[in-house]
Amino acid sequence: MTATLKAPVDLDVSKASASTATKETATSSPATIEAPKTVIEIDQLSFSYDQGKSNTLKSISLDIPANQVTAFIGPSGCGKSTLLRCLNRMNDLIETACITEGEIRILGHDIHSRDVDAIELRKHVGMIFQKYNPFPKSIFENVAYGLRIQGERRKKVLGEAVERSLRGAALWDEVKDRLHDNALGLSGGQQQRLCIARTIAVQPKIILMDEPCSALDPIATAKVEELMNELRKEFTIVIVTHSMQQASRISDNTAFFYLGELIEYDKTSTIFSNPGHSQTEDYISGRFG
Ligand SMILES: Nc1ncnc2c1ncn2[C@@H]1O[C@H](COP(=O)(O)OP(=O)(O)OP(=O)(O)O)[C@@H](O)[C@H]1O
Repeated sequence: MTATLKAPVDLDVSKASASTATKETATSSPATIEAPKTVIEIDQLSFSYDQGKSNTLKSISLDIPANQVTAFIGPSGCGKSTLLRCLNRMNDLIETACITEGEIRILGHDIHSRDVDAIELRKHVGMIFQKYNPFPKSIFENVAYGLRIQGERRKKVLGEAVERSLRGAALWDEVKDRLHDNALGLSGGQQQRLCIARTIAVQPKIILMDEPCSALDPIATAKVEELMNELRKEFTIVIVTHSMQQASRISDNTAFFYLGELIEYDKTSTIFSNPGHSQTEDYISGRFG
């Protein structure tokens, strides 16, 4: 029997530990707002695609705070998507892939511990892909899908959840009169927002986004970026992006990777105005990519 994520992994953000980054913030302004909490702790993580013969990720450590957008940037092949996919154990699907060192904790739980089921984990850690991938079903059924899988049958509950999720994905006004039309008839940008609605319908805590705008035009991109700004109030977002402009517009924190190593992790404003490493500076200024 497969054990599930213990005590629905008690994904109560308020119980998580204060992050390193936010401890600093709290020190500089002690009497103001409550410090954000760490939701994801990546601790000395090394990862291999070839049964440990070589490491694609090398001893990565970083804490990702709640209700913020954290961007992973770096040149092609540096391991951004690999790390993102480690966070909901998508790499488990690759037979020869393995963690060779370290661990990932989500709200204090080691996600590779025996009592954590990957399917259950992915309910809490949703994912949006570069290529939007709605099912060839109605708009309504796309959004209701995850809840139906979880056994929800009540029409009223499903209807309310679909409306709430479509509103959350800033799509309701555009589709409310055609909920039973095929989702594949929507524009690319609408399909991507539908995928976001489908993800948030099951109320994850974390949303991973792997270049969510790279297949979208500038107007659709702007809508998704605007949406991320809203979503961060409720969710913790981790995004992989190739676009420096996008990272600087939408993220609170940025991690720069190079050849499988984390070179620098800081507030986005610092990374883009005063990076601590010459490699970061060279990358963001376009000297290599
Ligand atoms: N399924 C896989 N099997 C084996 N190697 C892989 C697999 N996926 C990625 N890799 C390799 O791992 C390294 C990191 O790839 P990854 O896709 O994580 O990089 P990335 O920084 O996201 O790149 P990009 O920006 O081009 O998407 C690359 O050398 C890539 O070829």
